[in-house]
Amino acid sequence: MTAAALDLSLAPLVGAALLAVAVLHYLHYARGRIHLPGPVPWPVFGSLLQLGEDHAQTYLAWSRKYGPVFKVRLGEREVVVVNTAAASKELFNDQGSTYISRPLFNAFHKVVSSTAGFTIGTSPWDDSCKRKRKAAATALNRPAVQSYVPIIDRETLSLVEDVCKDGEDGSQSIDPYAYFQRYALNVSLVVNYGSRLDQVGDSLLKEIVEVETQVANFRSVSGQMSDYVPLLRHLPWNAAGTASAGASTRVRRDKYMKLLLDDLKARIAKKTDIACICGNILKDPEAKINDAELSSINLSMVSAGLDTLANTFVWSVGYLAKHPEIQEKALAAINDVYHGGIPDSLTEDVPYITALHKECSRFFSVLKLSLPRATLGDSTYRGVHIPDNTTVFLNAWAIHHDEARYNDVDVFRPERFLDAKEQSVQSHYSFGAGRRMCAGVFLAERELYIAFSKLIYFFRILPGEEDYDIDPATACANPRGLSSAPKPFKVRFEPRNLSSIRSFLEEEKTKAEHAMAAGIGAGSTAVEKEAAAA
Ligand code: HEM
Repeated sequence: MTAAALDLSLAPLVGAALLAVAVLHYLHYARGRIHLPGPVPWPVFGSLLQLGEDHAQTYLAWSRKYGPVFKVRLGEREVVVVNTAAASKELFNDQGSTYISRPLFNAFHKVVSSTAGFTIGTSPWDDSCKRKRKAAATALNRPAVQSYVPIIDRETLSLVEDVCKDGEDGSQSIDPYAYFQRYALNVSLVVNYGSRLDQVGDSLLKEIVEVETQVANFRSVSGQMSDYVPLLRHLPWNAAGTASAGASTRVRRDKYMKLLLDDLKARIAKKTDIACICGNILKDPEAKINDAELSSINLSMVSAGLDTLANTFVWSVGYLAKHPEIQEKALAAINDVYHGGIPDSLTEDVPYITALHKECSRFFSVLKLSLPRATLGDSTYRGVHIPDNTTVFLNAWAIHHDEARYNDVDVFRPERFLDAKEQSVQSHYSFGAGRRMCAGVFLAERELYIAFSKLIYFFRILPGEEDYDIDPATACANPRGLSSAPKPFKVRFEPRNLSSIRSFLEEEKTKAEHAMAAGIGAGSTAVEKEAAAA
């Protein structure tokens, strides 16, 4: 027999051996480290190609098949997805010290963040992250936020003034997005840097919003297939695309972060600065926060509340415009407490407005998959071992559709949060859960409360000329983005009483000057103490 004939006769054997290796490799891959139920993965891609456009909605459908906690394989990564309030409590609260870290992803951590570092919300848990989180959480705790109310009032003044002016006293419909972006960004900028951007069309404001939206796309756990399939990173067009888009986003971001910091340092040198979180750390010789940690706190303050708050507002305003009956209930509730007067910002004493912003957060769930977590150490769920360094998604969208928790999940009903039973349980999961829950929750809720109460008190919000869809299940403009936004639409802010708006604006302008001159109060001392203690 010739060598060639021998080779040929061995070919089926070699083929069978290769096939056996491939099958064994696939079985090992499909079984993985975590033995929870879940969809059968495809080779290489796992379940990535079955997830559709809106991953959170697909996970909700899968949770009905595989149970409240299931495993999904995304390329090389196994992910545990948590879909009910009860399961969230079992893992994120009862085993809080294990469900405390954040996973690393290629596009965001290696490409976009290589210079300025990670935000707090994307930092794995270690001593440095602990210091950053403590400093931010202290600067954003309840008493600190109470001292920021004049700053929120200052932005509410601009909000009321500009929707009135640009909407020509309610005769013109406007796209509400930019107004809420400025509101959210300015509160964070004043609290952190003691400076604000005045105009809705301000070029720096536009730049920050545009770049932060791009960063959010890199951060999204549903956006970058190459985060899960390393092979894709090496395809020339993909590698070049991610590297150049990531680098340009990073360069643009570094530029305005430096500008904001340099501007504050210049004001400190001239002694014209006002009290603010970053200034207090810079001026404190005892501060235990190093430059990299300060950069991380600054990044978090600029980005964390921007898309999340603006998107919650825009969805809600679009919904309220189509539901005048909810606006009238809210106004009646305000009038019950203030007898026709302007609602106060210093106290949150209209329970219906609190219930309204909670229902908006639940119903629209802007961070549908929250921010991803990683486990620090081994844990178990119902006897199934979940190993160290497992990526975990909290599916807030699914929890908000958990009938065992909310009953009539598809109905927008603020009243559900007025129920006395509600006071003893976590209202909703839009701010996450457990030990890495949103550090800005008190500030965000205060911003929601103040803006809703003032807007509803001063205006009738009406839909624009063109009809629009505002159902969060179908109207999302960016289902693969980090924070879901509705497709653009317009509304009208029709003044209920123009002269009362004018006298409010006049009075608030005087107060606003004092607020800006004072800077932040309790938060600043809190941060100083924290930095010293850390
Ligand atoms: C409606 C507005 C907001 C929403 C829906 C929101 C939502 C979230 C969520 C879901 C997380 C992750 C929580 C988890 O893993 O369990 C988070 C983290 C965080 N948020 Fe917010 N957030 C909002 C506003 C803000 C604001 C205004 C700030 C501060 C200015 C802020 C600061 C942070 C920080 C620092 C983290 C990281 C916490 C950590 O990783 O330890 N957030 N936020």
